[in-house]
Amino acid sequence: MENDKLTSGELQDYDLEQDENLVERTLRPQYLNQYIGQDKIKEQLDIFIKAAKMREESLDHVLLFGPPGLGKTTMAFVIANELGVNIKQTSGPAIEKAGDLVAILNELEAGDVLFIDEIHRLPMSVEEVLYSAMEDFYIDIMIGGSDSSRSVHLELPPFTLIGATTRAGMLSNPLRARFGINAHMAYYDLEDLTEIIERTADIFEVDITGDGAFEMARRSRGTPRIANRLLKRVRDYAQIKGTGLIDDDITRQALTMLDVDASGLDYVDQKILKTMIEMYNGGPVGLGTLAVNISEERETLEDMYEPYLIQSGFLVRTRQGRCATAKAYEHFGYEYKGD
Ligand SMILES: Nc1ncnc2c1ncn2[C@@H]1O[C@H](COP(=O)(O)OP(=O)(O)OP(=O)(O)O)[C@@H](O)[C@H]1O
Ligand SMILES: [Mg+2]
Repeated sequence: MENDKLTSGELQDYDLEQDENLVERTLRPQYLNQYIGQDKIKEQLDIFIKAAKMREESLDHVLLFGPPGLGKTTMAFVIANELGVNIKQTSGPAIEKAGDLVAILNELEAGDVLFIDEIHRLPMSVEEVLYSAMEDFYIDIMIGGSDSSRSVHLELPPFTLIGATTRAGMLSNPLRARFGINAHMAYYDLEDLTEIIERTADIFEVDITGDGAFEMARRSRGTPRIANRLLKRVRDYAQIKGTGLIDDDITRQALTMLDVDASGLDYVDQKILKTMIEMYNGGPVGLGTLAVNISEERETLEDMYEPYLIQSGFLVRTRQGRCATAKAYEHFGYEYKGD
C-alpha cells in the first residue's frame, strides 16, 4: 500500500464510495426468483433463458427500458447469472469512438453478456459498428492512415447485448430493431414495494412492522431505489428519535421531516405541480418553461419526474403542453375550476 501518497481526504472519499458500492451490491437480487415484481418480464425471460441454454446458444439481445431506479442494471446482472456467463458493463457516454467498442467486443467470450447502460447516448459512429456485431457477430474496421487504410473483417463470438435506457423514444430505429427481446419496466405496486422494503430491512437487520413497510411503500414513487433510500433514512430517524423499531408512526414522522408527502411526492414533484397551478392556472404549460421556473434540467423533468406524475394521475400531457389534473388541485387543497 502506498498510503503516504494519498491525502487523508482522498482516502476517506475512496472508502465511502467502496462502502456505498458494497451496500448496493448486497441489496441486488442475484437470480430471477429473488427479483421482486415485474412478473411479466420475469416470466418471459425465464422461458427465453431456459430455451437458449437448452440449445446452447447465446440469448437474443435484450432492451430494458423504464424510468431510473426500477432495477434495469439489477436485471442485467440477474440475466447473466441465470445464463451462467460473464458480464461486461459499460455505458453509452463511456464509449466515445468506434475503437473503444471494438476493444470491448474483442474481449467477449462465447455467450457472454455485454451490458450497455444509457444506450441511447451512444455516438452514431459507435452505433453503426454495433449493427453488424449484433446481427451477424462480425465487425468491419478500418485501420491505417488515409492512404494505406484498409478494412479488416473481425469475427466475434456470439454474445448477448443488454441495453438499458430511460428513454426508448431516443433510440434510433435500426438499433431498436436489432433487439429480439424488449422489456418495458413498470413502476412497482404497493405490494411489491412493501416486499422489497421488508427484504432490504432483513438484510440491514432492522426491525420493521408490516404497517411501517407499507407506509414507506406508499411514499416510494413506485421505485425500489427510492424505497431503499427512504428505509435508510427512516432507520436513522428511528434509531435516534425512537427505539430503533420502524413502525408506521415513525415512518410518517421521518418522511415528513424529509419533505416526502403522503403520496410519495418529493420536493421537486411538489414544486412542479404547485408551479403549474399557481403560476399557469394548471396549464397547459411547456416542459421547457416549467424547467426554467423550477431550476431543473428539462431532461431531468422528462425522465425522472414526469413519468411518475403522469402514472399517478397528477399530470397529463396534451398537445399544447402539460396540465395539472383535478387530483393535483385536490392534493394541495386548491379548488379545481377545469373540465
Ligand atoms: N425487483 C427488485 N427487487 C429488489 N430490489 C430491487 C429490485 N429492483 C431494484 N432493486 C434495488 O433498487 C436499486 C436500484 O436498482 P437498479 O440500480 O438496478 O436500477 P436501474 O433501473 O438500473 O436505475 P438507473 O436507470 O438509475 O440506472 C438497487 O439497490 C436494487 O438492489
Ligand atoms: Mg442502472
